[in-house]
Amino acid sequence: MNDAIVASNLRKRFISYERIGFIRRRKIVVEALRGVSFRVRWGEVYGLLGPNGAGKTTTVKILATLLIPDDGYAMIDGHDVVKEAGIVRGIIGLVLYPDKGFYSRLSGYENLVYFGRLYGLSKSVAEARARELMNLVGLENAMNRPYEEYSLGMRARLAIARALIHDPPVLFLDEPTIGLDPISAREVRELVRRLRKEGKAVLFTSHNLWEVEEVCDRVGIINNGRMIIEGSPRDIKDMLGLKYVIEVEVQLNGRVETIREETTNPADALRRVINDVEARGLRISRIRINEPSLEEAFIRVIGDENG
Ligand SMILES: Nc1ncnc2c1ncn2[C@@H]1O[C@H](COP(=O)(O)OP(=O)(O)OP(=O)(O)O)[C@@H](O)[C@H]1O
Repeated sequence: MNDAIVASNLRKRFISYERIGFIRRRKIVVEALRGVSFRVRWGEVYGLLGPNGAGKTTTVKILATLLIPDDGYAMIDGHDVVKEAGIVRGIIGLVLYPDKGFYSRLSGYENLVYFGRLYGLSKSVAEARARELMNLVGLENAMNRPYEEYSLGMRARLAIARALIHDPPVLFLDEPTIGLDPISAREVRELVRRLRKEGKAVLFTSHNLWEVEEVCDRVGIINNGRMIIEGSPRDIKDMLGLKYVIEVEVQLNGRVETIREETTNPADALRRVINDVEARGLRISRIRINEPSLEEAFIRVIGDENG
């Protein structure tokens, strides 16, 4: 079985012009991608992380056939994104930020029917699918309101609904929860989990590392167009040797005392602390284990690279 997404040594350079005076401009070359590789399996949510300008959106655009790489290749379900762009477009759904392309006077529902027709669905199938998706993303009460009246959160949900209109097995979500309130963002995360359960592959970008940790099975951190580290959030923390903090509160002469230990192996450390405490005949009132966050891993990786 093919992997859902394969990116192999992708390179992309942009030529841009910088103003150096009132009229004069200087040509600059931006190395957006300098050889990015990764794979996403079916039923997996993969988080692509990196600081501003790292190359995340450029990668997503190449995978979604919107940009052609200068070098390297990418495959979606075994189809080359350049040579078989037409096939690839049929099997992917894309949410890009900021979202474009909706018709402001049409209702959310009418917009979805329109896009369904563009994907070749018959009128009745497109209408049924639009209704189903409006329900799925929680817009059933705003079906017939014009898009221009939609709030940011409603627009973000409609963008996800549009990406799902042809039921694609592969989804690219570029910052799908940006600007959403916590409840809407949680609904989007739940939707992503549901899609994973259906066996779809989801490539997810977000600057909210807590959210990435919640929803992604594996993450890749890119910086200056290069993949720096890849793995499950747990693996990445282990690779970087980030420490867990164990705090055990004990009762000592009517007072509360906290024993604190930093460790890369919380299970062993906790067992040792509990054995010590029990050997001293003390009573434990509370145990707390603080896991290092993906944010700490990110700062460590990017700080080391850029600092
Ligand atoms: N059309 C373009 N012309 C010139 N430079 C570009 C173009 N598109 C992207 N770049 C540059 O390529 C680099 C990578 O940009 P990209 O949008 O992929 O970053 P990103 O990781 O998605 O950043 P962000 O988190 O800010 O969205 C940046 O230096 C950006 O300025």
